[in-house]
Amino acid sequence: MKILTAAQTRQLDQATLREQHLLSPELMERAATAFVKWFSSRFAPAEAGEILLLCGPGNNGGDGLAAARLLQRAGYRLRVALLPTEKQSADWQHNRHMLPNSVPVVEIGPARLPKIDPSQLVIDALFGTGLSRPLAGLAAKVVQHLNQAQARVVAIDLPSGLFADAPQPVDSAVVRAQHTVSFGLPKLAFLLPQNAELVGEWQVMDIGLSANFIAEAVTPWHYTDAATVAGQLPPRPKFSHKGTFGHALLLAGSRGKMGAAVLSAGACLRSGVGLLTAHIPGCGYDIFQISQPEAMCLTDKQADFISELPELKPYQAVAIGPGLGQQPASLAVLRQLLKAAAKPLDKTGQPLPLVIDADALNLLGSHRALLKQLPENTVLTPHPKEFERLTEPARDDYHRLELLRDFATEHRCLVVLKGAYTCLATPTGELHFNSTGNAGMATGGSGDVLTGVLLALRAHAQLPAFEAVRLGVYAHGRAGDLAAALTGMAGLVAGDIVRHLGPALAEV
Ligand SMILES: NC(=O)C1=CN([C@@H]2O[C@H](COP(=O)(O)OP(=O)(O)OC[C@H]3O[C@@H](n4cnc5c(N)ncnc54)[C@H](O)[C@@H]3O)[C@@H](O)[C@H]2O)[C@@H](O)CC1
Ligand SMILES: Nc1ncnc2c1ncn2[C@@H]1O[C@H](COP(=O)(O)OP(=O)(O)O)[C@@H](O)[C@H]1O
Ligand SMILES: [K+]
Repeated sequence: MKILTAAQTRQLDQATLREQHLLSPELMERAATAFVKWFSSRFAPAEAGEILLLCGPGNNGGDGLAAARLLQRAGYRLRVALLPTEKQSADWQHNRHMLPNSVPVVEIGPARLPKIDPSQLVIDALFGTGLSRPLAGLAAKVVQHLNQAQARVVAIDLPSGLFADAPQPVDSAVVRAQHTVSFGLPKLAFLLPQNAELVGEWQVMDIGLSANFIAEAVTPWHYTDAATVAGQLPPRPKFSHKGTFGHALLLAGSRGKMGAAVLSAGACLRSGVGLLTAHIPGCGYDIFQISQPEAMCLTDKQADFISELPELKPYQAVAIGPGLGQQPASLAVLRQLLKAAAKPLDKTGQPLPLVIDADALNLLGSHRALLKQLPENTVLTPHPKEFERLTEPARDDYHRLELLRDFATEHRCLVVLKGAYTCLATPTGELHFNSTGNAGMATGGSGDVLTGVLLALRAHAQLPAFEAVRLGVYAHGRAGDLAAALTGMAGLVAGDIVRHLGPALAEV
């Protein structure tokens, strides 16, 4: 699924009108109908009480007026408060005329702010994607008044004052919504942590916007959902054998952090790899062999950390990092690995696929000259703090996306910036946000599990690098969702994600 800018969203609306021979009030009616469908599935008329609908001067306000009419017809009680302006949009005026007189309408003024109870449900239809500058004057005052009231707020399309695709100045007035009901495609703003308190829980409703326009629109932003990854995992042929699905090598673990190696290995095995060998420090031998009998195990001459790189010839992909520690000897192993992987090992001429995580990322961050040696399509899986060590502190989430894009294009690698909407950046500068996963996965070891999944999929001969990583990130989050459905979020541990990888991959 694509994510478009506010300007492209307006063009999409126009393209839809042309292509489907619609009048613009008809499209607005679709949007209002979709909104009311969502609203009535969440709040029964009795529960909603008297709704306050705040209405701006443009088409977002027009959506609000159309929704007011439909809500009243469905048995809701409501009053409408209009933000005064010199000029309202044509569709706004159409829907103002269509609103029955039985719906009370008042005009807001500097001394006439609507009364809002904390228990009240408020629908925010002040501004949507047409916002051209931060809110000021009366509009800002209304938003501050609403936020202070601490009422329950449902925003139409966007919380008013929020830009769909760009940051706004700190301290600008933006509605804090508990729910945002948007149309067509998700907005970039919904996916960034800094907007979480403003957007609340969000939902995108289908209003039949032009599929042709969307298909042709050029954008760096994408959203990976079930449809994106459907059918991407190649079927296992009847006569396949363990050599068919690749032999993966995992370099992980140190004294006190053998669990990271165990979790990564378990995830790799549960993600369809043919064979897995783990190279671990001597102290981990019993722990590893007992907990992962399906994996083979090489032990380092050092008891507590990794200091040797095994011969790489047998392997189709290598992961390094989970629980590694940052010993100078482990840094030397990372150096050797980058050098060896860059030389094509077989006749395809492709470098050996690498997945770099956790302490191996921290070592790269403190020895940045090594970044120049990353083989093309190397997968890096930093969380935001690890990413900062590789680059620089970001001013805000939008700046972090810029840094991410620049990093992936400069180093020609696939960077998985982990978070609630994990963002995969590609060497060509695309950003793919993941839709699966939940806050139960904010628990030690979840990232180690992801490394194992990506290792298995990078060892798979039939999966190109980008598709493998996008699929792995999706399946990891989906496994977390399946696990949380059983354990609840608080009770979820990383091992539960491993146990649900099978069903998650079977789904796609
Ligand atoms: N165009 C269409 O056909 C459709 C539009 N839809 C709705 O239309 C919305 C977009 O409508 P518009 O493009 O009219 O934009 P908005 O309604 O978001 O806002 C534009 C209006 O606000 C004014 N404005 C912008 N920034 C302001 C600021 N900082 N302070 C004060 N006034 C400001 C503009 O001058 C204009 O009058 C979407 O968010 C969505 O809710 C939906 O009805 C779907 C169909
Ligand atoms: N709130 C959340 N919603 C969705 N996924 C999450 C959330 N918090 C964490 N995750 C996922 O869990 C994993 C955590 O990785 P990481 O921070 O490296 O943890 P660790 O180092 O403990 O293994 C990432 O894949 C991340 O996307
Ligand atoms: K709004």
